[in-house]
Amino acid sequence: MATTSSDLPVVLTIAGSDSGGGAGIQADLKTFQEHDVFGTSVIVALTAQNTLGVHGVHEVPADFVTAQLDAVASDMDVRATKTGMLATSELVHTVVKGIRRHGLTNVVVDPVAASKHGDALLAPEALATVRDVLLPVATIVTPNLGEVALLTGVEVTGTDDLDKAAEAMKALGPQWVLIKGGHLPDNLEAVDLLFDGERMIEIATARSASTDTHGTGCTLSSAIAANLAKGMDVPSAAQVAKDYITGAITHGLRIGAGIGPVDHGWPRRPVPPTDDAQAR
Ligand SMILES: Nc1ncnc2c1ncn2[C@@H]1O[C@H](COP(=O)(O)OP(=O)(O)OP(=O)(O)O)[C@@H](O)[C@H]1O
Ligand SMILES: Cc1ncc(COP(=O)(O)O)c(N)n1
Repeated sequence: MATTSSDLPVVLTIAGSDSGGGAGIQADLKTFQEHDVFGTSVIVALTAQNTLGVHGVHEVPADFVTAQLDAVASDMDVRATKTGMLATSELVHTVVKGIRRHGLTNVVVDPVAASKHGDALLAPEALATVRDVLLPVATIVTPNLGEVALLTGVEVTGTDDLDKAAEAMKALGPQWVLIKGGHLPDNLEAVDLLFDGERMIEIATARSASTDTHGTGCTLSSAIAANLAKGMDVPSAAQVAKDYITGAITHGLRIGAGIGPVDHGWPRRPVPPTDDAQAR
């Protein structure tokens, strides 16, 4: 019987570990902490990773993924769940069975396929499992443009294509879709599009020149999960999360020699120098 004696909402991330601390489970738990929710985790795979790339992947056996999920969900009142790197088709099936068995709600799916350096984080044959089995249980799915192309075949080359992408993703069964336009060539704005089958809501912020963008997708989806756990509706959760990720990118941390991590703790730090001065 899941119980809680605190007002602090419990949030769960089911994802891969990033030893470099910028993406994956580590980004998710930092984001939860910054949102004042209680973070819990199910680790699906370990990566040996830093700001230069992914140097190794070690998957967790499916029965131990189930053991972690059952341990958390049988004891705690999980208010929102986020999924990230799920590695293989077997592990996607395992996670969806767990979500269904425990009746988890507010499920935010970040359909992670590859790292910013192009390292595979999902086996190619698992794409169909994500599409057919995971997306139908999603409250909201948050694909980047590469993931949209892999899952739907729709190629987005400009903001005008975002609505076509949102419609194609919605047809796969999630309640809401947030298409992330971070990889668009627009130099002025970072435009995302939220869609529930009726409402198309554009969420845009000024584009930062910072190159510290490792973990942007993980951080955005975790922030949405934290906001849903606090009781926000999906449009509010997405808008507030967008403001958080924009601040985290703009502040940057300049850690490591490659694509640096975003600054999860930015709300506690002074405003950095102008964006142009930040660009490396
Ligand atoms: N340079 C930038 N300035 C401001 N916002 C950005 C920038 N780059 C990305 N974003 C925003 O960050 C969020 C994540 O988008 P992005 O497209 O980078 O996701 P992603 O590729 O899935 O991330 P990841 O590679 O970490 O999984 C979106 O809200 C996007 O608009
Ligand atoms: C464990 C894990 N999960 C997700 C990402 C995606 O993040 P990014 O695309 O910023 O490298 C990653 N690199 N590692």
